[in-house]
Amino acid sequence: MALDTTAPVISAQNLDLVFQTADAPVHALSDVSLDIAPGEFVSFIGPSGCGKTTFLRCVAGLEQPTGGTLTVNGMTPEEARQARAYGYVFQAAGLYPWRTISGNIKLPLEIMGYSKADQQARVSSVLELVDLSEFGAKYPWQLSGGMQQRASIARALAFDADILLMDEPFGALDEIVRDHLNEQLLALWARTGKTIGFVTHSIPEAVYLSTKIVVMSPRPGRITDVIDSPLQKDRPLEIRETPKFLEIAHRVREGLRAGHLDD
Ligand SMILES: Nc1ncnc2c1ncn2[C@@H]1O[C@H](COP(=O)(O)OP(=O)(O)OP(=O)(O)O)[C@@H](O)[C@H]1O
Repeated sequence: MALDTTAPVISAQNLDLVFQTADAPVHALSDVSLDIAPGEFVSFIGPSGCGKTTFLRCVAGLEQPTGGTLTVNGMTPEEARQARAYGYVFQAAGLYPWRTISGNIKLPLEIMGYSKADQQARVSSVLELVDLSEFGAKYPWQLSGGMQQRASIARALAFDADILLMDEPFGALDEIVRDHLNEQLLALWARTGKTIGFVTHSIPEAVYLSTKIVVMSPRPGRITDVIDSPLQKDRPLEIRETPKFLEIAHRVREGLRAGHLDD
């Protein structure tokens, strides 16, 4: 059977999620519909509490929507999780301090019972992808914050899943380091052709990285705008000064403002 390379990798239709809490129910996602095509870089931006993380966790099969449908690689999120369809990068690098960088990347592979040779080959290849080949034997505390975050990206890449889910991975880093990591992430995306879902609070970061920007607003968490970026795939950092870039950034800002006006 020929593989359908145009079918959405992630498809959400009228997704709803209500958390039952001790006080009132929280409507974290309301009527969220979104298709993500293979190889897209999709950013989710919106104020705190608008459901960005919740949406990513639904895709990862870590939260159960209370309504609507969601497929990942044509499967249920639970099936996709079992098939290791994605790697997940969290806001904090979350590396074990008692393991070396290689040891941290290897851990999930050890748990899944990969052979020693396969573990080693995968570790070398992902360390190279994030430009940390020289640092496999170091411990996390010996690396800068930006390098630790790259190591956690390497760990998420270790299974070579087609989808990378990233929840504000660079939020805690200073702007210069963040710029550098943004450039590196775009290069990695171009080289690997992965589909990326990326949560951020930063308008420039969303516009610089994405082929599609999803603007969300809270109470209830919903999509208020979806912007397909007209920017070329090859993006030097200086593109952020161009009128086209600023125009998209303006539209994102307007979308965020409109969401706030509903408060
Ligand atoms: N397990 C849970 N139980 C109850 N409420 C929850 C749970 N997880 C999230 N929420 C609520 O759902 C809403 C959406 O949360 P979510 O973390 O997805 O927002 P977010 O847009 O990622 O926010 P931030 O930018 O602060 O990370 C919030 O009001 C949050 O308090």
